[in-house]
Amino acid sequence: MSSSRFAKAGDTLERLVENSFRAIDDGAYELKRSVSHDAISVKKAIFACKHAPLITEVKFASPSRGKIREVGTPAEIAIAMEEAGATALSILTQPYMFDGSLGNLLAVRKAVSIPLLMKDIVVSEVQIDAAKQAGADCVLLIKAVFDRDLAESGIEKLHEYALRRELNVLVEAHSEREYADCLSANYELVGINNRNLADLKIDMANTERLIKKLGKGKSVVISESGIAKPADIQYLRSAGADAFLVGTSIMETDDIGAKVRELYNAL
Ligand SMILES: O=C(O)c1ccccc1NCC(=O)[C@H](O)[C@H](O)COP(=O)(O)O
Repeated sequence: MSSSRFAKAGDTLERLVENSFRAIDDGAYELKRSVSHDAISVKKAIFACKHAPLITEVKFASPSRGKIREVGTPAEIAIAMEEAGATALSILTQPYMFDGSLGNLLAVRKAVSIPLLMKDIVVSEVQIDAAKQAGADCVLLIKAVFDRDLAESGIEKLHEYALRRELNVLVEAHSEREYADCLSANYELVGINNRNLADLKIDMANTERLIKKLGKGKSVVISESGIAKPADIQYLRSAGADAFLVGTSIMETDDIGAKVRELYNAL
């Protein structure tokens, strides 16, 4: 895409959405290879976990931190995470600002057998098709993207499309309004992001506030972002979170396996 989709420069979310459309236009989701993989239930994997259910993230860079890690291939890191007890993995596939790729997802799929979340700013069916082709089990839909009408179609259309492709869907909320809508829609997997995507600030009490006010309905609730130590996991579990999505604090350590084990044994 040669010019901005948005009238002004836009905030972080608009820039992320812009990058997704750019990646689609650049052919980043056109895979030459594909894998045949029957999606595993993320919900079942979470409830089968004996300690802290962790979705650990393979994330080499981010808008909030810049470059996070230089060492290790995605497959090596994923194997260390799986061996240390991770319930599922989140693989960044957004090429701009996160240094991710579909190639990373494909490489990890061949290396591990636990469920994989394609972590991207999904705005189009094209990305969902690519997730399936690359062996993902789950895709992410960020509620704010759809509430602000930034995607190619509405959330229900993309949610249905992903379910028809036999993928799990994690719907991410940050505000009370977004979370309330997720509960009303009865989404199976709901993420509460502790990071505000408008200013990138972390507030871990967001998970506690939303669950205390609105409960969890029938959803499995995953607390996301800013989690760094066992006490964070213990606090978020006491607040009601069923599982925990952790990226930066693991990716920035020398010993990935030791860090995942430390968090896994928090419960
Ligand atoms: O991580 C960022 O800076 C970021 C900025 C804008 C949109 C999304 C972003 N991250 C995606 C995530 O949801 C996190 O990678 C995930 O929750 C893990 O967070 P953390 O443990 O804080 O790396």
